[in-house]
Amino acid sequence: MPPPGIFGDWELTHTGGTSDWFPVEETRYYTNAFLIQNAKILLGYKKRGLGIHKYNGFGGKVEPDESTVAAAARELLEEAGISAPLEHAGTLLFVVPGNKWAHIDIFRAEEYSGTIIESDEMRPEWFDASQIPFDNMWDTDRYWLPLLLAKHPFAGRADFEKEGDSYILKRWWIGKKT
Ligand SMILES: Nc1ncnc2c1[nH]c(=O)n2[C@H]1C[C@H](O)[C@@H](COP(=O)(O)OP(=O)(O)OP(=O)(O)O)O1
Repeated sequence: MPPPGIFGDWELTHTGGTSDWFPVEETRYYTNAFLIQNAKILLGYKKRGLGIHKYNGFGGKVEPDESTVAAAARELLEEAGISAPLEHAGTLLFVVPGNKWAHIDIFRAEEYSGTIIESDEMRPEWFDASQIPFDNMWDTDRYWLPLLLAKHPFAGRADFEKEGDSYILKRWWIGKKT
């Protein structure tokens, strides 16, 4: 059965951890967008803020009165200088006690227009799909990124505890569309 906060019918692909699911907090909405082309994926090396020094997709907070897809397109342009026909790929819930729940809509695209540029937040870099730097990404990315690459809709939740500047993964659940 999916954890609290994940709705709908999903087939479990990965789960683990031993702590209880952390309790409900207010939710904040984010986006994350990935470009996939010629068996390569465009990631950004985060230069500041949450997730600094990790590779991730391009994204950020959804502004009030903004749709998630509009927010994802705006963040992709701001952080990597490009526009793309984004398709919704999955939804993730990241939970840290004492913080708002991070509800992240994940998007993918296989084409783009414009020139990829480095921004003050992200340094874009192409990776072969067989050489994704999972050891330098958020811990659960290794479980759902293969579903994104395979165009298989997914949902998941990951609960972390903050220790100093690190986020320690405590419990996770990832499922794919049945
Ligand atoms: N655990 C967790 N919490 C929140 N956000 C994330 C994670 N894991 C993630 O992968 N992410 C993603 C979601 C977003 O794409 C970014 C975080 O966005 P952030 O850089 O804080 O938002 P911006 O709106 O770009 O920030 P500022 O411009 O205000 O600095 O990480």
